[in-house]
Amino acid sequence: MKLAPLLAPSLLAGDHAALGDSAEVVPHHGLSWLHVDIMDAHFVPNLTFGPEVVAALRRRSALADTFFDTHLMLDEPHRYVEAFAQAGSSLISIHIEPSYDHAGTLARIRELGCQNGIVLNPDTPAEAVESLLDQVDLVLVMTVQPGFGGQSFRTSMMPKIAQLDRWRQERGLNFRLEVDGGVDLTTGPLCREAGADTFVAGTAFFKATDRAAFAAAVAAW
Ligand SMILES: O=C(CO)[C@@H](O)[C@H](O)COP(=O)(O)O
Ligand SMILES: [Fe+2]
Repeated sequence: MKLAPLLAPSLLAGDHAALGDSAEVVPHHGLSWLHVDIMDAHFVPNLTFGPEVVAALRRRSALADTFFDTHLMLDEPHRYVEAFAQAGSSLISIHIEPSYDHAGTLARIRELGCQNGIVLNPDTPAEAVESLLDQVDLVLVMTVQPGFGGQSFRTSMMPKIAQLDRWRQERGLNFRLEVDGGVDLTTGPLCREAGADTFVAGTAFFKATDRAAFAAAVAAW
């Protein structure tokens, strides 16, 4: 059964001088997921937020029920999962590319009371995460090279999404299949067609002239 489409606005495209207000746009539009991009200037050439920022957002009463989808773009994510769990993350996703104990870190994220996710860069094949699929709540396919918002979507990622969706169906698994990078009202439906159900949108959502219309369009995919 196909999971309902879910929009996860990326705070990276919000106003960094007013992050709390930007995050509150999510519940304001009746949405439940907020995507938070954590970058370390090593795994990706950019720096964003730390656990203190996540904790401060979580303390906002308007965000008490918001699902914090925390995307760790870190060389050593295993060193930070406790901090982000304590800060109030709902889901913590970690990249497959750096070397560390992936299975152990995914298990630890669940022990900490969070859902877990595994992320693949554009150049990483679906096979890299195949053996972990029965241990995850979410698989995130990057449709841009991670590090920055506002980049062009890579249509060449559609077969990878389709492969992951095929394995999900064949094996009776129920992880969410998320896409991130350049997702808008034109590219999102391509991902939906390929099998994705969870759509991160930074620029397309925050810069939309009508955010409510954007959210309604995604809900109808
Ligand atoms: O993880 C990342 C970038 O590394 C994303 O979550 C971006 O924040 C998506 O931004 P847009 O491409 O939607 O502007
Ligand atoms: Fe992201």
